[in-house]
Amino acid sequence: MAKKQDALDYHSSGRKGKIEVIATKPCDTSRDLSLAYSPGVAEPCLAIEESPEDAYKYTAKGNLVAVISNGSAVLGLGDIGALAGKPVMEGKGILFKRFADIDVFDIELNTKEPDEIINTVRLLEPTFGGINLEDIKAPECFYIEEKLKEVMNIPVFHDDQHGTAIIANAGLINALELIKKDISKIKIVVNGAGAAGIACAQMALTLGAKKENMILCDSKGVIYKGRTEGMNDYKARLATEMECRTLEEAMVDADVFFGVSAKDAVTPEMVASMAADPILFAMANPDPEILPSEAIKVRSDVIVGTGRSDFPNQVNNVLCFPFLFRGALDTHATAINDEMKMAAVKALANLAKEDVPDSVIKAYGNTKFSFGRDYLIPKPFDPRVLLHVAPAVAKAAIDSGVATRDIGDINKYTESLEALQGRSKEIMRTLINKAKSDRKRIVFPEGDNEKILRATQILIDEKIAIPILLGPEDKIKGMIKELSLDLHGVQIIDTKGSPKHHEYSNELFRLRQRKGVTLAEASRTICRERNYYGAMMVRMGDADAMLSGVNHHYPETIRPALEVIGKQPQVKGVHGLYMMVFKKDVIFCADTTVTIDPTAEELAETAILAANKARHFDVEPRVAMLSFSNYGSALHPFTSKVIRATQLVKEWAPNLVVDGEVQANVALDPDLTEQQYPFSQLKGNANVLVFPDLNSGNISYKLLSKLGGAEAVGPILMGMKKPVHVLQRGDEVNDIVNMAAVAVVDAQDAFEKEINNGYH
Ligand SMILES: NC(=O)C1=CN([C@@H]2O[C@H](COP(=O)(O)OP(=O)(O)OC[C@H]3O[C@@H](n4cnc5c(N)ncnc54)[C@H](OP(=O)(O)O)[C@@H]3O)[C@@H](O)[C@H]2O)C=CC1
Ligand SMILES: CC(=O)C(=O)O
Ligand SMILES: [Mg+2]
Repeated sequence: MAKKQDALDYHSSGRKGKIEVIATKPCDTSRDLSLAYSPGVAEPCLAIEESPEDAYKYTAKGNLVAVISNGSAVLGLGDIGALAGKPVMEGKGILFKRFADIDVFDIELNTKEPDEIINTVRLLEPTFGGINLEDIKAPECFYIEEKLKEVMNIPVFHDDQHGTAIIANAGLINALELIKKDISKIKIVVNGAGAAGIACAQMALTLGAKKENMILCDSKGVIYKGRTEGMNDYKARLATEMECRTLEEAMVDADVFFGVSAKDAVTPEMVASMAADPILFAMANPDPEILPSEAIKVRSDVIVGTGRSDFPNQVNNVLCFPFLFRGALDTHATAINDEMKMAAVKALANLAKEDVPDSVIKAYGNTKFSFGRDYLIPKPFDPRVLLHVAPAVAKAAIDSGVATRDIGDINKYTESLEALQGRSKEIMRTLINKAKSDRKRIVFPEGDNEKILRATQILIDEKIAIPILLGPEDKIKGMIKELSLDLHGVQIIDTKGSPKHHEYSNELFRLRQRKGVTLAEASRTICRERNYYGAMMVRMGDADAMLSGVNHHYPETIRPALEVIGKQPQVKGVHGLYMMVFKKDVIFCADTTVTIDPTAEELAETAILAANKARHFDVEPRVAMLSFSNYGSALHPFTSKVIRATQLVKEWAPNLVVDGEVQANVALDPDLTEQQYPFSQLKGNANVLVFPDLNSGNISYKLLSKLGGAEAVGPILMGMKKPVHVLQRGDEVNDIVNMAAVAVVDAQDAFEKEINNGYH
């Protein structure tokens, strides 16, 4: 739990507060100045005057949301005023940015007058792509939102109403599914009849709950027909005809409790009086209506959620507004309507049932999540939330007619969102799409490994590869069941007792008989060592590629592959490549894993093979032959080797952009290259770095990964006769899926070569 001083220090350290404005264009030269400002800036001004839609093209409007509050209902802290609410509004800004790359100006308005708020906000339309109203108390919030929706032509969304309702109801749908209760038959108590309470109740009704089974309470108790004290039209519409008058009475036999009221509003006795398997979402912030530990003490069957991140089931609108606005902004929607809200509910509810990626497990301190009582809705740090919710919302905006911009194919749109999450997603998507275009069979010798099984599920669901699992069938089937995976139809081969045993043993004996291997030994190896069996499957054409290594040391995987499959006859050796993915750039590093002290010929071969691999990723290679010297500046046997290798590459691949020997900083610095080495083929923008030996290659890629923040994809083995790739012991499910895509594309390439060379 965050301590008071920690929270204060977090906000006051460094630049004060949580947000800053960053320029998106260079403004370093007088030319930049003349474009950014007078005279150049007049051009986009005139273009927008002529065609207002061009504001989305030439300004930040399309990605800019105003978070607007008057501080009248800040979290559960109440009416603390506009200024005191600013940290929360900056907080919303940080979440918009972090989760959906949306820019926010937070605007705190010093007024309690609804019409003043309406008049101020409506004038902001030219600046923003959307309006997020926040922490404005009921009932004024209803009037303000309704009026603004009428007069504004951009989305207006009161987060505390609809964001909260979307999450609470996504959680409700899933909780009811778990305990097999029918929404039309359940008794729901909503405590808090303000912004959040009214909206949560209304959405539950839309989803099928019955008004006669619902009780709404506020600070005065049950809202019943005929009550006069503290009433308004919104409360009156949901007033109950039941006899109960207090929250305590209302809670008896309730199936569901939605708390959007205040700290400690619920007692353990109230929870104890609820129906079987009670659903209790105590969503008041920062302190819930009752702590989960107190509720569980009196009811072991309770399904509990809070608004906080430090308990299971964070039922909080953070899981909605960034993603919902992403879809609305991208379609230039004129409003956020009920269809879009419902699309978000369904997308969130469905996503919770999918396997959770390792990156999420890591982000939450290695806690494992699977659909159930403690994991009803996805986690905000789950990168898939953006990819599921924003496209669903965008599609609903298009289908319901409020979109004014065509985003084209929805799958392509989802891919563009992936790109927004980082270059690695974008570049891997290229490869995955290639893999999907012609799936290949990949054998996984470690078929009884949990990560391999989870990766297998993705490979099947996304149609990236046709996995084959090696290992004891009963064990693997048991694991599949335990992990709630659906791997129906996947081929599982138990190497002990396989019908291919005889054939593979004889082939291994034939290959290794002059290396001291007897037939009996070959037979034992095929039976017991799955890496040999897998490699043999690839050799004999029973699989197209092999992927192994999560449970093994590197040599244990590579040795069988080299003995059974071997290197391509025309190459000098096998080489290892890593793709290092930075936020904006991708760099290929070779050789990083295989040849300790390559000859000039081997180095030249590494360069050419690495350049070919870069093309697989749709990257046009520019190869730098690295050394500690620039174009002859330091003569030494080490640099001479690289000079010779560079000559060989130029001879063997005359069309390849390559140069060296060159230092790493020069290879990557256009200015330095232009000033000092204008003759170089490289213009300081190398993207394939060939290291002179394994020392420098291996050390460098690890430094780039640890200190440079690059994501490392690899090792990608180059020069094998058929595709085999080695997984790392710490690889996550996502890494395995990525390497499987690499292997499939490799297999496609190998298959093409075989046809071209008449290899069979
Ligand atoms: N987890 C989440 O995502 C979200 C949580 N919330 C939480 O919900 C709460 C309300 O927010 P919001 O709807 O925006 O605020 P509003 O001011 O619009 O509404 C507050 C409502 O709560 C009622 N209330 C206050 N104290 C009690 C109490 N002890 N017992 C019963 N009802 C009470 C008020 O009653 P009356 O009408 O009589 O004054 C009013 O109806 C806050 O704690 C907030 O943090 C809000 C949005 C999102
Ligand atoms: C989460 C939120 O918006 C609130 O508590 O007000
Ligand atoms: Mg709020």
